[in-house]
Amino acid sequence: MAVPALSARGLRVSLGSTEVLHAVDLDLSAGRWTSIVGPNGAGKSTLLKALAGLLPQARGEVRLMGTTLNDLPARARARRLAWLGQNESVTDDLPVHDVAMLGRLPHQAWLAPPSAADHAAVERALRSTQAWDWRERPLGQLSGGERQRVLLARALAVEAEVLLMDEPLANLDPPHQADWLVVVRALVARGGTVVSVLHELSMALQADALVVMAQGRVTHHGASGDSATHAALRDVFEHRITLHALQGQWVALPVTPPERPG
Ligand SMILES: Nc1ncnc2c1ncn2[C@@H]1O[C@H](COP(=O)(O)OP(=O)(O)OP(=O)(O)O)[C@@H](O)[C@H]1O
Repeated sequence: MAVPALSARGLRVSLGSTEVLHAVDLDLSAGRWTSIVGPNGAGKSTLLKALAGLLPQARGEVRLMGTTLNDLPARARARRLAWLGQNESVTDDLPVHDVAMLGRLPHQAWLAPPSAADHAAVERALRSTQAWDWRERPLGQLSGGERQRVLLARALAVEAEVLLMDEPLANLDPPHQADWLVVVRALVARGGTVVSVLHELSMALQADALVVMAQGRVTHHGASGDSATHAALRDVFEHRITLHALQGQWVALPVTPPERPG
């Protein structure tokens, strides 16, 4: 079997005195887009952060292409694994171009100016999220959705083999959600691995595979079109969703509770 892009064994995380991720075992194939889904508080963001090596308190093992994450020097890890988190804090005064250039830091020698390759990667990334025209504007002057597209560009500029994104569609309007899909599919077509936490189930269902979570555990991992995956989804959402095939893709709709008599 091919080496998974990311794998976890016995991955546990405690926040405060509470264990919120309980011994997760997971293999995420390379060259695929996987979405992590589940109800609020299921542990999705915690799992993604632990897979990115961002939680020092995590116990268990994470491997990136077969190498234990903790054995990789920080810069090598940052070149191979890119991260787009929720509510990222970046100095608002920084121009958009410089924000995207932060994604190239793991490629640059200490105090060296950006190379031609760095500039080319930043331009590619900003153009792919339609943020190039704002390159001289300070980040703080952008709307929420525009800012999100710049932060996506920063993550893309890393040109890492694995890209982890927590709620990447936050604030994006439908056309830019569709553009995000195009970017993700292009990455995967080139052999990249994408893992996203998505609340919007209809978008998540467009991934190749879904990791379904509830109460700090993975309850199912399977192809997004499989009936077993759909059953797992309905279960974790307590049968408060229905799934429908529409124009070749799956769509999830919330079910309103029946009205109480009297
Ligand atoms: N600092 C903390 N101390 C204690 N518990 C925490 C802390 N941060 C998060 N938690 C708890 O950990 C659990 C998992 O949180 P996490 O953010 O991973 O869930 P999630 O599935 O991403 O949720 P959501 O869909 O609401 O974003 C939640 O029950 C949350 O209340």
